[in-house]
Amino acid sequence: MYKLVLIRHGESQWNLENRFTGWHDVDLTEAGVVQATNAGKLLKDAGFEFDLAYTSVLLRAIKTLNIALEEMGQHYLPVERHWRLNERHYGALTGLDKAETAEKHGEEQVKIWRRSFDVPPPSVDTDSEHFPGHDRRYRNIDPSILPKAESLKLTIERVLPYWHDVIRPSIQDGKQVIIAAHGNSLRALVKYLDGMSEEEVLELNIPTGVPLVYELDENLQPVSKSYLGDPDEIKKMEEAVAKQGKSK
Ligand SMILES: O=C(O)[C@@H](CO)OP(=O)(O)O
Repeated sequence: MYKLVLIRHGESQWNLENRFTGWHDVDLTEAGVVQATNAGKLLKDAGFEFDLAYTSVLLRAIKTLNIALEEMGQHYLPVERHWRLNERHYGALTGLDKAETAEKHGEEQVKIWRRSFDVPPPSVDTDSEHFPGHDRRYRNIDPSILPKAESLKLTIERVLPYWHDVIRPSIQDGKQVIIAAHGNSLRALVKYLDGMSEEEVLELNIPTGVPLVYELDENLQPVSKSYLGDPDEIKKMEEAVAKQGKSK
């Protein structure tokens, strides 16, 4: 039996402002730092001793991981950061207010953009500031595979190779792993691990800064899954994420 911990970053500045974020690199809020610290406490109290950590190349996930590991006294662990764990790229919606976008285009359209399986948001052009090809951290990646907008389906297609090639072998090698990532890159992984249908994943909303613990059998099939923390509080947080796409 293996254990795997997934954690979405703590609240970010653009979560607080209710703006589509995607690959835009925002920091945690003070509340986000508190969430990351609490996640570290919960993981420590549950007795987790990690060998290896994976995260994206975005500050909010890297910082959440660092804060949680420091809280656990495990700040010395090897960390691999990879763009394939980044948030789903929100294309031309990046930076827009979610509620204002719902007022303008309707809540149904915003739900399709946020949660449908295979409808990507409108794309950015390569001359947009939100096209990753202008960012030094992606300089070694073939620009033709850098996203201009991603649906969940496209996000799954770029997250899963990293899971299969890198993370999965390390778990099967006996390493205790934690992955700190993002709402939609984690929805991609959870859909895959749980074998969720396209309809089921539509209603999956992952709260910020709450550790999600999987027990996996030898074939990495989930045996159990549970969040650490107060179930009522977590339910409220999931509902709040779902509501972000409602008009005011
Ligand atoms: O804006 C984003 O990048 C994501 C996560 O914060 O939002 P949503 O939940 O709307 O997909």
